[in-house]
Amino acid sequence: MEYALEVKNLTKEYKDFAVKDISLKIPKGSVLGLIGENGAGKSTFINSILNIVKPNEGEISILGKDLYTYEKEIKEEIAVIFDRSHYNENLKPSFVGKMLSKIYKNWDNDKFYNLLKEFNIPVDKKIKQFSKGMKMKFEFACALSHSPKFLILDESTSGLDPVFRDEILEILRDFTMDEEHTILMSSHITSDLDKIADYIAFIHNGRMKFIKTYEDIHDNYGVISCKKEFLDNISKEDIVAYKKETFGYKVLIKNRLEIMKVFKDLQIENASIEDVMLFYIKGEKSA
Ligand SMILES: Nc1ncnc2c1ncn2[C@@H]1O[C@H](COP(=O)(O)OP(=O)(O)OP(=O)(O)O)[C@@H](O)[C@H]1O
Repeated sequence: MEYALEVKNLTKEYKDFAVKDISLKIPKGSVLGLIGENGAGKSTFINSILNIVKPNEGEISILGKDLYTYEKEIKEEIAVIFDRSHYNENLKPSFVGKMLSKIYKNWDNDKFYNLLKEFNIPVDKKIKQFSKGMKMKFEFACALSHSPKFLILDESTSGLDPVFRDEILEILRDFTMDEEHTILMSSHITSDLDKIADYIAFIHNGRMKFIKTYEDIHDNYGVISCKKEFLDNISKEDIVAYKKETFGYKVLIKNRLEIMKVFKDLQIENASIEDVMLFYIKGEKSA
């Protein structure tokens, strides 16, 4: 299998916080959603793989090339969108387009103008006069116009309304239609990841809590509401975590199919990414 990103034992230590020993691989052509609460270390991880931050340890390879040896070539092939504008806001899209055409070998001016049209972005208006959503759409137009193979998004859809986000998700889906285009996307809006992610990586307190296929989460995890007596009957290995509620317990279970075989009438809800994240962070674990 070929990978867009391979990270081995990445560690970045700050005075009061560390991202520790993170390893992950993203197969080409897939979407990896990076989740974790505020301050978990997602941006530190993303900044490390972009060489914005220097890790203390670790190996990073992007599109099959070592980051530190081939940084310039790699940066031609990737695009990054943060939750803020990259460009001087006194500039107009027409000028930014000219500037980027000189920076990127693969710049496609027709694609750029088509995307601006599709997103209703005025070509000759200063970026500072755009709404937040327009600014983000402009970022996407710039990012996609140099035909990157690997798109890295750090909370870049979080400020957008549901209609804009849906349009962007559609664009991202098209982007990964072939096996050559890959996305790493950190987002607090886990319902967006439910729509497009193939893999979910969960960072908690600077550690990788898990990396799983979306299919695994969808097929094997579930949420049940039950009384204490029922909770005691479920095998401890199948309980990921539970929360006490006013009238009983909510339990995140794995091995859903096995549990359904034993408790035939049991109602098990699908677990969303948000459920999984909240139970792992806030739930209690059986002893
Ligand atoms: N340059 C820095 N110097 C010292 N500490 C830093 C620096 N950058 C980040 N940190 C610390 O690293 C921790 C993780 O921050 P990071 O931005 O990676 O988290 P995050 O998961 O992206 O959070 P959020 O979802 O809120 O954006 C925080 O405690 C932050 O204060």
